[in-house]
Amino acid sequence: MALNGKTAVVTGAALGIGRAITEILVQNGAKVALLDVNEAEAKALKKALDKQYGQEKTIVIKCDVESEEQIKAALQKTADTFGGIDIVCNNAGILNEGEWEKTVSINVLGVIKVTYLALKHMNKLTGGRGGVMVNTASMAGLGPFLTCPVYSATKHAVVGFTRSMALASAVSDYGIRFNAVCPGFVETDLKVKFPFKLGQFSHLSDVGKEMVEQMGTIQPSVVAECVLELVTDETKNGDHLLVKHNEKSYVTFPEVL
Ligand SMILES: NC(=O)C1=CN([C@@H]2O[C@H](COP(=O)(O)OP(=O)(O)OC[C@H]3O[C@@H](n4cnc5c(N)ncnc54)[C@H](O)[C@@H]3O)[C@@H](O)[C@H]2O)C=CC1
Ligand SMILES: CCCCCC(=O)/C=C/C=C\C=C\C=C\[C@@H](O)[C@@H](O)CCCC(=O)O
Repeated sequence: MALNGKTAVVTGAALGIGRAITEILVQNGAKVALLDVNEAEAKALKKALDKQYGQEKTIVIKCDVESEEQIKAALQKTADTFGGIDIVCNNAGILNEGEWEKTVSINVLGVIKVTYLALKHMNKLTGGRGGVMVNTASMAGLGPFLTCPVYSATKHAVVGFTRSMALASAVSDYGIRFNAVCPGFVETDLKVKFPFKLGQFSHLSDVGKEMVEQMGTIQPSVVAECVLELVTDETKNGDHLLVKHNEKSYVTFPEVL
């Protein structure tokens, strides 16, 4: 998929991995709707992108992925502004074991809500142009993350949802591919806040630190390059790209069904 003339929606676009995804999509010719609760940082990113690529390439829409109403309005504004939606990056997410219900609400329900509402715009069976959705899961969605059980559960949910949607879409001829990126430890605010977000597992903070020291960290731009690959490679559907400190590989899942 060439990105020129394509429209992307990125949730959690203002900072971290979402910022890097936004930047690489604009750099490669896409128009991007930046959805985030942090409107100020999203506007700051737009200001920087405007200087380099022109102000018509991006819009900022304040949107909390916990709110179906805000998602619906943001997707409609995107479609009205750019003429349709081709790409969705479900990236918004938090890590907070102390507020684990909120973590589930954003990381799981938010991904489902955005996916199902975006389907209405993208599904070829309902007048859409088809396209691709890339979800930001995690290495914690492929195995245990002992310091953050609920966060790991949310990312396992994203993996299962992505794989299932990929099959459902293919069989239903929606014309939409579904993939996920599964990073290890990435240098973002989420990582910095980690020691203060462990709730009842705060006693395991040093274990997390040791894991990072053993595994190393990744720059957001490296994750964004993987997302670009999952967006543009039209052979990828139901694929999960695992991104470690110095390597990336496609996940092979056991055949169970
Ligand atoms: N930082 C890491 O080590 C890793 C992060 N991830 C995932 O990457 C995604 C992005 O995380 P980071 O860039 O690290 O975090 P971050 O905290 O740097 O950025 C998250 C962005 O999402 C926005 N956001 C938070 N809640 C939101 C909501 N309810 N609605 C809309 N926007 C919201 C924030 O305002 C922020 O701009 C998350 O899904 C996270 O789980 C996956 C693997 C590793
Ligand atoms: C194997 C599970 C990988 C899970 C990757 C993921 O989805 C989320 C990771 C979140 C952050 C973990 C960060 C741990 C950081 C520690 O090193 C902490 O002590 C960092 C303190 C602040 C800093 O960044 O220096």
